Amino acid sequence: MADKKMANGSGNEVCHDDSSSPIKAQTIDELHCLQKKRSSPSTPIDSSPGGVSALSEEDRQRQQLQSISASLASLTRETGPNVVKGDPARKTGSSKVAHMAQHQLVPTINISDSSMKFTHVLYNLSPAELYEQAIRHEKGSFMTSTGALATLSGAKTGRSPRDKRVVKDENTTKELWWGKGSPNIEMDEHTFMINRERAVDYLNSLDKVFVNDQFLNWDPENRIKVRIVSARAYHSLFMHNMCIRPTDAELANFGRPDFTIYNAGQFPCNRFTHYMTSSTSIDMNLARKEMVILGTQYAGEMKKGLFSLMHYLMPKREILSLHSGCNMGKNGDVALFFGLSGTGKTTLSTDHNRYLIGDDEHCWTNTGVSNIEGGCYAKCIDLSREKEPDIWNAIKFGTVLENVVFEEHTREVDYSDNSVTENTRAAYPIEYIPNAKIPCVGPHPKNVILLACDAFGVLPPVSKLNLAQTMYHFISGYTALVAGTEDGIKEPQATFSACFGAAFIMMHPTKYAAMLADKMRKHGATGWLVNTGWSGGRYGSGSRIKLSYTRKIIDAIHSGELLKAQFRKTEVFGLEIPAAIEGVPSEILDPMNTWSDKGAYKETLQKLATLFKNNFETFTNYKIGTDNTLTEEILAAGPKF
Ligand SMILES: Nc1ncnc2c1ncn2[C@@H]1O[C@H](COP(=O)(O)OP(=O)(O)O)[C@@H](O)[C@H]1O
Ligand SMILES: C=C(OP(=O)(O)O)C(=O)O
Ligand SMILES: [Ca+2]
Ligand SMILES: [Mn+2]
Repeated sequence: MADKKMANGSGNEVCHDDSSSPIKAQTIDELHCLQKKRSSPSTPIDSSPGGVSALSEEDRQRQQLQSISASLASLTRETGPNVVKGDPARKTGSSKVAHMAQHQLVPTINISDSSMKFTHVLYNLSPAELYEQAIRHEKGSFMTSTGALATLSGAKTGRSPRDKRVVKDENTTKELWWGKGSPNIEMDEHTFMINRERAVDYLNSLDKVFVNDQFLNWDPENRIKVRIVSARAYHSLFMHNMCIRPTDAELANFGRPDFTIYNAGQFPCNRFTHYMTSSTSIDMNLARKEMVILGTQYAGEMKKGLFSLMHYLMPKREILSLHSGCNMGKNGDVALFFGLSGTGKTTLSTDHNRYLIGDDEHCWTNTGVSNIEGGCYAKCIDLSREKEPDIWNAIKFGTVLENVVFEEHTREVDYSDNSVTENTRAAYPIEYIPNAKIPCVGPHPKNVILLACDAFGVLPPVSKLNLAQTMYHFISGYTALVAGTEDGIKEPQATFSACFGAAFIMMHPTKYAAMLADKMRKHGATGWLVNTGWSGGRYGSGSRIKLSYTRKIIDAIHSGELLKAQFRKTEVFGLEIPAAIEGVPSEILDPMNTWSDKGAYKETLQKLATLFKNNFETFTNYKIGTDNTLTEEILAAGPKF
């Protein structure tokens, strides 16, 4: 080096800034080309154990684009769009671009402008690529101080259950739960096609769309292939985190998806369309194996839409789908955590002393449990490092942070700030939790924990349930919500949601209940009711049970200690409550002790019991499974007063 410098240095020459070895580029563009190593073809040809015929990498890419073009095809023009792979912002050549002739189903006679246009497909991008897309092109997307991608979900910051529609055809008329209490609001096939076309046309009108090909369910025998077509990098990264991520080899052999989501959330539905009662519509067509989203960008719609699909597909295979968290102890003892939104499934299944199988959606087969998802979706309002360290630490590069507020300069998130919404969320891959159990499967559950956040403050912090009581509370699906942050709110809002997830079940609740009873009996699982809500008075006068106490209660359930405790039956609800639990003040175990006004306690207890009774009336005419005695026992397991 030094010699060269000396040899060239003859005084009248320009100064050479050549203190390091020369690079192999003549221009800045060439230099930039050096920066990125080309991805190698994802699968070595012919090594597929699945027996897919040997394809050249080029053929495989072409088939993949054909499949995507077919997914995006208009069903009235009967042609798929011209799809090319890669970022439209990049020059051709720098990214892998595979041109493709028009996807021809019929010869095209009437050429329209739309058929002359190219749609760029950003296929299974990596988190880093999705970050760049989001930050460059999506307003409100920023990197936080810990590396998470903060973004806004737009006008909708929660799900829209009233805008859900399910196609009612000959099959689904018979198979699904319709009518009062059911989440399935009907629409006809034709209207579905109108919304589908609206979504597809919208997506095709864009310069680029994101396509994710991923899996649901860690049980290899019951794995479902899903394709998600969306317009936002936010949605693509969210689903990358929430679904199971295929390996390169699995992706190369992906083939046809079993189910496709068209997420055109930025675009509204047309309110002149039959069945539409707002600008939002989330439409499920089981026969076509498709879901269409219009008028909401809340990413949870996709996650919970797929959950609804699993609530249809799995019971048909005699597999029970569960709206529950799930973890496993060092000795292989599995616990399920059922509960409605905000009751503690994610918080309590994420336990530093146990293996996390999943935080929200599971299946229970003849061999054990499996997680449906590949990620977790944690609430982050008031999140603290001390109380929930594993969730806190999972909020790093790759994690999607929805609707949080952060400091403009440092980008530090203020988790106490609810200015955008109370429902701030973090979506991260399950392996971001240090003791995640991968693959996310486990043996049969030993404990079934029903979580209720009782804002009336009358349910005990924990009670042991017999099978009939477990079924009664499972079918009731109770929680109480505090109506929000508005002032003047005096009454907690009781919510009953069958199977702790009525918004997602597709068949009648008794179908799932019968399966749960059967499995619990067969495998000797114990049921527990845990109140993660109020104590010492209702919302407004009492306070929420300390998370540290709830964790001690859960520890005692897991260890088997609680099963050995002395129990006493409560009035009205007839719940078995323990006399003592290590680490928990004994006086709080009977809620009556914590109320200073005993009259008010009894009145509130009565009131809640009445709400339970009224709610259960819908189910009194149904039989649970084939067992008449169980049905009678369940009916008798409710409150008595
Ligand atoms: N005693 C408690 N038990 C469980 N969660 C609690 C408790 N007290 C406060 N919380 C808070 O309640 C929320 C529970 O939400 P989460 O676990 O995400 O519910 P889910 O997963 O069932 O929707 C968390 O924000 C948690 O910090
Ligand atoms: C994402 C959801 O799940 P959870 O609140 O149960 O975590 C939801 O219900 O929209
Ligand atoms: Ca939920
Ligand atoms: Mn959750």
